[in-house]
Amino acid sequence: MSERFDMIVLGAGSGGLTVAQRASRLGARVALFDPDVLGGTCVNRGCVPKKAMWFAAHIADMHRLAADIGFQTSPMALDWARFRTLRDQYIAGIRHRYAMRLEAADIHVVEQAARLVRADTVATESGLQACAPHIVIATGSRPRQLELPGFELGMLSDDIFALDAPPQRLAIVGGGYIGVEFACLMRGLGCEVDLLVRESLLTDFDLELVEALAVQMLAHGIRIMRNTQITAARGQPGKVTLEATDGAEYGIYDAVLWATGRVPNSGGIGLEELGVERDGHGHVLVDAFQNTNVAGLYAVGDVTDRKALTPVAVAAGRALADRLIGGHADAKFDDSVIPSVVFSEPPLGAVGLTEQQAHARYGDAVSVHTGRYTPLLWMVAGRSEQSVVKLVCIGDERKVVGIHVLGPGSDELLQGFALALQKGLNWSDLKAAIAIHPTAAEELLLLH
Ligand SMILES: Cc1cc2nc3c(=O)[nH]c(=O)nc-3n(C[C@H](O)[C@H](O)[C@H](O)COP(=O)(O)OP(=O)(O)OC[C@H]3O[C@@H](n4cnc5c(N)ncnc54)[C@H](O)[C@@H]3O)c2cc1C
Ligand SMILES: NC(=O)c1ccc[n+]([C@@H]2O[C@H](COP(=O)([O-])OP(=O)(O)OC[C@H]3O[C@@H](n4cnc5c(N)ncnc54)[C@H](O)[C@@H]3O)[C@@H](O)[C@H]2O)c1
Repeated sequence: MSERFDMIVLGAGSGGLTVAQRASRLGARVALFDPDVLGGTCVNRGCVPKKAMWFAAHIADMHRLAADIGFQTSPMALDWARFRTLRDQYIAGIRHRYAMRLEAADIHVVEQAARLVRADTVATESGLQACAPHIVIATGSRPRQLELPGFELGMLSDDIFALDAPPQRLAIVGGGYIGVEFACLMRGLGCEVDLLVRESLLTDFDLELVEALAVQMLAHGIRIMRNTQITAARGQPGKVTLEATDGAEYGIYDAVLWATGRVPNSGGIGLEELGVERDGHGHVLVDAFQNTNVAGLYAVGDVTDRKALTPVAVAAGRALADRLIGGHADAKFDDSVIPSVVFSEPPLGAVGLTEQQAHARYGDAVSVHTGRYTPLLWMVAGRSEQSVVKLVCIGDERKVVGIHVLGPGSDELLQGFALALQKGLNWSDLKAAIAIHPTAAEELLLLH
């Protein structure tokens, strides 16, 4: 006998928690299944512990800057165990607050994996069954595992948060968000880092800013090997050598991080049997309203083919609950403008089209305004690395279709500019605005 609900949600990560809580607030009786801890990737194995580590690395970098500008500093060593405890306590606190909120909302939480047995019914291995007219797949994604000899000698991003101590020599394979972020932050924490990249870095970002970031990473002592396809790892844990297609060998490393993308958790949960359409990578295909091709089944977050970012999963979940339970038939989220930041050192932020994408789409109508500057504090400290800001515009009115920022503060300053771009922004609006001086943000207003 199945227990009946108004909505069932598979997955208590960013997307699943949002849709479940919002649907409940709007009056639905909701069941939420997840075999793992509450919060999913972002809270437990992603954004949150990563950002805490980024802050620690940033503090270490500021300490080096402090010495450069005249502070009497003594060597500063991170008590890794204490830092890990504090970070993990913070995360446990987030999970605790989620649990309290779910309980207060009377959401029926089942700490088990579920699979679809019919379009309106899910079941667990232990034999529990539940049914609802609306079932939301929010099962997220997991790190991609490569089929190459010795893969098990390396770790995945899930594992890096559990390290007892930072390795002295670390290889990172992959040049996407995770590869670049961990290269920078582990270097900041004192590791020797080699970044081995199949093609080039951050291929979705503006080439000019990525190259400027690469210059700074090199200046910080990160070795970047491009066009390097790793074919095998050998040795033993703590002593690993990597082999590449051209016969070159890299190492010996104390640790290897495979950061080669993520795959959706869409297998083995009954989707094939029900005929739910997926793309070649396994992402569940959804329309603008998060509907799958099967009535009553929806998907949000990393398990879909949308951009794999927490705010995207959250926005999708919110809109879906508003539509299914809140009665807003047109509710969907606008995914045309999605800002994002790579938490590198310094951070790299982007919203809208890159120069390359704009040229491909608008040809000669594109104009680009780029500024390079050395941040004030770096100048004082005698550093000469440059930050870069870029506006990508189209047409005679110079409508802004892309904003790209690299440098200290980029992570915080981008949000307001992204909102302006979303609302419709011309270059003349920026030129007419009064700047805040001296800041990094004003560089975007002062472009020629
Ligand atoms: C290292 C790292 C750093 C990141 N940093 C950022 C960042 O700075 N900013 C940002 O925006 N994004 C970041 N991301 C991406 C972000 O974490 C994801 O986009 C986001 O967590 C996706 O949320 P989700 O709800 O789709 O999936 P998840 O958070 O992965 O949640 C899915 C949940 O489903 C559960 N589940 C799986 N199978 C089943 C089943 N059969 N039944 C029930 N439950 C199931 C899982 O246990 C999991 O809890 C980062 C990711 C990583 C890995
Ligand atoms: N700051 C943030 O917002 C943030 C941070 C981390 C992750 N994320 C999200 O999580 C996603 C996953 O991050 P990621 O860095 O794992 O993926 P990614 O897609 O950003 O990068 C994957 C990298 O692995 C390489 N790669 C893929 N297959 C390979 C192979 N077989 N051999 C060698 N290299 C290979 C790719 O060329 C690429 O450089 C991101 O795309 C992003 O959406 C966001």
